Amino acid sequence: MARVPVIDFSKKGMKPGSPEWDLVKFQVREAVEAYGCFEALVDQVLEVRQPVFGALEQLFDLPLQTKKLCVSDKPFRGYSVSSSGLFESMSVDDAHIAENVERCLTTTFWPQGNTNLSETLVSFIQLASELEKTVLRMILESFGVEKYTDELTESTNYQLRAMKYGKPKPCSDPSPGIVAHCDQNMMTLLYQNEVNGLEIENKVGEWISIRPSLHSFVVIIGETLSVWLNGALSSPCHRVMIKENKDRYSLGLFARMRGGYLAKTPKELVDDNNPMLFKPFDYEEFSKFYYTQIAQGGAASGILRSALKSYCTV
Ligand SMILES: O=C(O)CCC(=O)C(=O)O
Ligand SMILES: [Fe+2]
Repeated sequence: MARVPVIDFSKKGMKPGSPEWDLVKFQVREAVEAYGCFEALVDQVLEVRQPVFGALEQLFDLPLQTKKLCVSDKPFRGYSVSSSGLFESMSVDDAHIAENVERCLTTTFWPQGNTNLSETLVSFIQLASELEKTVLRMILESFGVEKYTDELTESTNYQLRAMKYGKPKPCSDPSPGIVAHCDQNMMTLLYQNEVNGLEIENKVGEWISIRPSLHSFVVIIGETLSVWLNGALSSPCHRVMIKENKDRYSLGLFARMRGGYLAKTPKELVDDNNPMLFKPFDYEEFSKFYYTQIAQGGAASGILRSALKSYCTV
């Protein structure tokens, strides 16, 4: 069965410039070139695995009225539940700031606090965001544009999204927990419980089932990175099909450019033979456009796959 590449990030002493780093960097470049996606093995995540999924169960087991207290005025932030009631999510913006996680996911629900839960999620975010920075630096190095790493990293906002896909109703067909889409952000890191369902579309349109091991993050390249690289690398379309008779929990860390930052393809990647394909854009402005299109029923017209590219094509 086809599997996306699995790359080991657990090696000690993997510093930029070391032979270990360069080897992993080479594997990352090959994987993102071929699939826009790979599994990243990070041993340390095993230390938080049980508490992380314990925390997600605790959150989603709360009464609906309580969950609805996790609110926000922006689309896809706060608590949301699908019309079938089977897919639920809770999102926190700027999740690398521990107080935000505490405020949105802990003190809102447990006014007296729930230190175990918030500390678990904060350690998880720490691990995942470190991995994101490492992968980004490797990709930029592989294109010879590593001098932009700090600028991009400093302009990144991390959204944490906790997701629950309830088990399908008896005798129903596999349900698309999330329909096919490409992530429009910079990079997504996913971590799931033992229930599979994530599928990635490869370059010839076949769906590959992702069956991550207990210590793998699934790393997905988003459209923002593809646009920033002047169309190099593509963001893979993916979906979640729920077939098992168990609840699936996943946590996503979505790295994206902050509002007010103009993402612009670096001049090093543009020349007479490679003209600039995309106009500079502000991700927050784009997001407003994107969610408006979705609210107006645009999802059916393919916007879920190529929104950012259509938005900023020259
Ligand atoms: O739950 C998953 O594994 C995938 C979620 C996803 O693709 C998304 O939220 O964009
Ligand atoms: Fe996604």
